This record gives sequence, C-alpha cells and structure tokens, in this order.
Amino acid sequence: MSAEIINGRELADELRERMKEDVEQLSEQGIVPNLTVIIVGEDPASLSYVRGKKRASHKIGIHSDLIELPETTSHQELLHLIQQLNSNDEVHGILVQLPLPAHINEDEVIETISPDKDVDGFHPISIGRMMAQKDTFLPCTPLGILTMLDEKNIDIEGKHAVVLGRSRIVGKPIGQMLLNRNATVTYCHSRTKDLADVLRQADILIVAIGKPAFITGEHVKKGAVVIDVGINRLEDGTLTGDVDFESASEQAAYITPVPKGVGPMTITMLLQNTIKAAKLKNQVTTRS
Ligand SMILES: Nc1nc2c(c(=O)[nH]1)N[C@@H](CN(C=O)c1ccc(C(=O)N[C@@H](CCC(=O)O)C(=O)O)cc1)CN2
Repeated sequence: MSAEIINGRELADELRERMKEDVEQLSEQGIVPNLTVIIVGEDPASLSYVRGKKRASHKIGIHSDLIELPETTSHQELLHLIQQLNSNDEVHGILVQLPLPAHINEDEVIETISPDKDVDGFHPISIGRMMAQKDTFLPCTPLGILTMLDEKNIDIEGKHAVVLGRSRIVGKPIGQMLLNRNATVTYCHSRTKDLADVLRQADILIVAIGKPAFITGEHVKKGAVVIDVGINRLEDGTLTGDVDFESASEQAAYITPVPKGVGPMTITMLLQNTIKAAKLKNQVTTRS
C-alpha cells in the first residue's frame, strides 16, 4: 500500500481563496483585518516565515505590518511595544515570532498580548478556553492539522492519537485539541519508555520533534494517518521532515509531506484567526 498524500499547499490555496471573499465582504463594511507581526533578531528561517505571513496577508486583502527589531531589543522595550499595539484600535491581531532571543522572557511576552488580539492562540487565557472547549483563538499549526484531517474526512473520535513532541507551538495543543474531538491521546517525548511500541499503536501519529527522518515505516501501524510537523534544513539546503517519507508511506493510509504539508496550513490558519479577530472586534458575522 502507498499512502494518500495530504497536500497542504493545495488545501491552503483553496482556503485562502475562500478567505479572500470573506475579507472582501468585511471591506464592504469598512473593516480591513489588520495584523501586526513582530520579529526580534535576524534568524533567517524566522525572517522568511514572517515575510511569508505579510505576503500571504496582503494577497487576500488583510493589512499587515511587519516590525523587525534588532537582536539587542530589551525585554521591556518589547513589552512596551506590545502594550501600544494592544491599545491601538486599528490592530486586530498581534503575533510575536518565536523563538525569541534568550534574554527575553517568552512567557511574559505572550502574556502581555491582549487575549482579544492573540491570533497565535498561545496566551494562557486562550489555552484555558481551549481546554474548557470554549470559542477562542486556536494555535495555528494544530488548527491547520485538524483542518487537514477534516478536509480528508478522517475520523478522529475514538481513534488513538499519539503525539511525539510536547512544544508550546504544536505538541501540547494538538494533543488537547484531539482530545476535545474525542480521540484517545498519548503524548510521547524524550523520556518515554518503549517509544517504538507506543508509536506503533497510533491510528493518528503526529510528529513534531525536529529530528530529520526520526520516524520510519517500522514505527507506523498499517493504515495509520501520519502528520509530519518537522521542518529540518539539511546541510545541502534541502528541507526534510521528522518522518522518513518513503518507508512511512508504505505503511500509512494518509501522510503529509515536507515541504507542502503542514507548513502552508500554519500561515493559512493565522489569516483565519486574524479575520476572526477583526469580526470579534466589530461584532460582525459573514457568510463563512
Ligand atoms: N509566533 C509563532 N512562531 C512560530 C510559529 C507560530 O505558529 N507562531 N510556527 C513556527 C514557524 N512557522 C510560522 O511561524 C512556519 C513554519 C513553516 C512554514 C512553511 O510554510 N513551511 C514550508 C516550507 C518553507 C521553506 O521552504 O522554508 C512548508 O513546510 O512547505 C510556515 C510557517 C515557529 N515559530
């Protein structure tokens, strides 16, 4: 068996076309969704992601400002900027690109963003609301993963989902979000015993550990759904995931590639959250 590939690039393009119409409807009412993205430092990958966010926003009619701050920016300077954006009525969404330089306290930065503008869904209030299954901003990568599963009509309820990795951005929230959809969830990490045995039990396997080709076909149950969240740049410049695509796709029923898998969905869900923030601010409902 060779797995069906879930093409995140194609799905992202389709969804962005639908969002463009939504944004047009909003602009007819005088509302232009407005996203401010902040980056501190010059990490090339992060710079490329934030520029991608700005480009994708503009393409569908979202106004986006990118604030590029030097590596030497102090913690207090960053908090002050966020406070100014919180009280700027024109700004609907604020995103601080992660990771931040080591001298900046990431938790405090995230907690300073107004929960009403938290389009990344990382604020403790957003997380609490997610756990309580209330409407909130959901983190973009996990939301992108759920959207991919839903678009392929893949059942989640009652399935054993195994999440490898426990980061703030992906691992922790995707496990909770799958639990909210009635999956049975197991988290695995660097201290998990008998890891290979646990991985082989997964109906849905989410891999987000940042280790190239860590997962191979021998870890994948026949017919499983494999979601590869890894983005690893190899020495020759090529991009590869955490999953060995060839061997895993011999076992899986569905698999996401890298690139063109989960990555493009992350930015798409940011656009969706920004539109949601603009609607919430203006108490607007539109067709979608
Ligand atoms: N504040 C945040 N910081 C970070 C997040 C986040 O959601 N919020 N996620 C990641 C990085 N990320 C977005 O910020 C991101 C990563 C990858 C892609 C993407 O489209 N990848 C492409 C390949 C791109 C390439 O060639 O390099 C793909 O997989 O096809 C988009 C967004 C960490 N920080």
